[in-house]
Amino acid sequence: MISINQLSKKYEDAEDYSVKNLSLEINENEIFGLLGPNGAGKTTLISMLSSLIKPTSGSFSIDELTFKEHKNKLKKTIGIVPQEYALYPTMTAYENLWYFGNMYGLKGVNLKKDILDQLAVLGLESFAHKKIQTFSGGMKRRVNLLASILHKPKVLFLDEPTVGVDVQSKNVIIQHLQKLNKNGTTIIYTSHHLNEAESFCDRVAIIDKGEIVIKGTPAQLISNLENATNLEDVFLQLTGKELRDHA
Ligand SMILES: Nc1ncnc2c1ncn2[C@@H]1O[C@H](COP(=O)(O)OP(=O)(O)OP(=O)(O)O)[C@@H](O)[C@H]1O
Repeated sequence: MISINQLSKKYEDAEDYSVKNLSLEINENEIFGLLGPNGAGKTTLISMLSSLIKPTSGSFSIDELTFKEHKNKLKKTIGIVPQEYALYPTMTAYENLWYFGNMYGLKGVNLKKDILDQLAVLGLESFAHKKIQTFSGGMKRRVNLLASILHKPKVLFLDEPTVGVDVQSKNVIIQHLQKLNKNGTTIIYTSHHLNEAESFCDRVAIIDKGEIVIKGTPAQLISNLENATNLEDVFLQLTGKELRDHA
């Protein structure tokens, strides 16, 4: 489904590569987790795969399509849930979703019905016509997710979709993603929540300094390392305990 071949990114003003010669295959209908310390290169990788930034070298295809040759088709194939909220604060949830739906060519009564149905599924029915600036972090994250899936993408990229949200919102988001996956959506997500990733992902890759350190099912990774009882143990053993602050 997603084939990544020797992909690298070096930002213009940077000394080092943020992603280095990374190769990876992600299967159709998989939930794949990209895990790693701060600055490991997760956002950079997802941003390249969703065509937000250009790779320095290497290539990748999604559903056998490349951005070079099939830009418009690929834009409809994928959905992107960015780490920062991509919402207009002074517009209502409904107006935001209407705007994003229009961007994907959706309109009319079908879009209206879909927006209201989806808001209801994510527990936001009574907030449809309230301004985003009045929403809590968890409510914004739910609308942020909806904005990226109205066009029913086959592949969904999510950059820390549950960061900074309350437990209830996190639960609703994860359940909704599981439902989308059951209905055929391939999911690639980054997270710092290792417990969440352990139960949510079919496979994960731990990335550090732009390279894959290890990949496999959470159960494989845990059983292959001595003294590891969960994914956090694996993560700390492989990436170390020093802090990874970066500006
Ligand atoms: N626009 C940019 N220009 C220069 N360097 C950048 C830029 N964006 C990211 N970097 C650098 O690239 C490296 C990887 O950053 P990236 O944001 O991809 O990591 P990450 O794994 O997503 O981190 P986090 O978990 O903190 O979000 C870091 O060293 C970061 O400082």
